[in-house]
Amino acid sequence: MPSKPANSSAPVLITGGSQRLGLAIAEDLLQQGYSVIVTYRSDKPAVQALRDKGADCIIADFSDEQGICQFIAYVLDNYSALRAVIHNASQWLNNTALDNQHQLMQAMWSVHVSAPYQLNIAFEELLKNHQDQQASDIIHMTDYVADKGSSKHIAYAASKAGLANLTHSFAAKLAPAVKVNSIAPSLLMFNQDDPPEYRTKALAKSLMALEPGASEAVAAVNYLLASKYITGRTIGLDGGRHLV
Ligand SMILES: NC(=O)C1=CN([C@@H]2O[C@H](COP(=O)(O)OP(=O)(O)OC[C@H]3O[C@@H](n4cnc5c(N)ncnc54)[C@H](OP(=O)(O)O)[C@@H]3O)[C@@H](O)[C@H]2O)C=CC1
Ligand SMILES: Nc1nc2c(c(=O)[nH]1)N=C([C@H](O)[C@@H](O)CO)CN2
Repeated sequence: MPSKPANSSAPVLITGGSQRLGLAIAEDLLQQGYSVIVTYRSDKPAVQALRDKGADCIIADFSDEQGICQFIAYVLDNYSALRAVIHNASQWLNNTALDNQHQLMQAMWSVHVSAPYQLNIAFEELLKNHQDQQASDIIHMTDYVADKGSSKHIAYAASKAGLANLTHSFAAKLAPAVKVNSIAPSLLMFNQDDPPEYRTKALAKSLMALEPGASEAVAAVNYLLASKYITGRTIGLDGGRHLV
């Protein structure tokens, strides 16, 4: 059996933990003995399975200020410490996902920048209350396109760049009690409806030319949680895409 992490009573908060990468991270941390809080918008069997394993699963929509504030209030009312906050919640909207471009940019900014910013500010003391030898962690799930841009997902990429910038600011503000880092994936998991021609083109964008799956993100999260030193940095999970 894995040894329980030190002070496992202070939970790890994962936003958007009901599927794919967030779900895999939540399941792995529960298996290691961490306490886990996840947010979700739509209930699914996977969420019930997390509840059955002891996770605190909270409905939260970060599309607007009310949803963000309601979630912050719940955490502050029910928890006194946090081991880590993993900002994973995200929508991958392309340029034509909404007719109204202002609403598209607002939606991307709200979930990828405003929510992480407000949660980091609100939870600073909880992260510092994590009484352990080791610093607490904030992890921002950004994207390879935060640096490179994306012609088809312009607002999405810009908002991920905003999230990546939060890493620098909060790393400087919260050290040494809290480490703040980004994980910047490129292709890790296809979506079920991705057609074969899209998959072929996406695989060709990286040197490794493969879909590695959620395990890459799980491994990167565990590396950051175990580190005593890395902060203000980005771990790129992109198969060498920058060299193609
Ligand atoms: N998968 C990949 O290959 C890549 C992923 N990434 C990044 O990694 C992270 C995880 O990716 P992936 O697992 O594919 O993510 P998903 O697209 O599966 O979305 C993750 C979760 O975010 C939640 N979510 C979406 N919008 C909101 C919102 N407005 N408020 C609250 N929650 C919301 C959803 O909850 P619900 O389902 O309950 O609605 C969903 O379960 C994301 O930040 C993504 O941008 C980056 C590059 C590649
Ligand atoms: N919230 C999401 N963000 C991203 C996803 C996703 O499924 N949900 N997928 C990608 C792609 O895998 C891209 O990296 C390669 O085509 C990007 N972001």
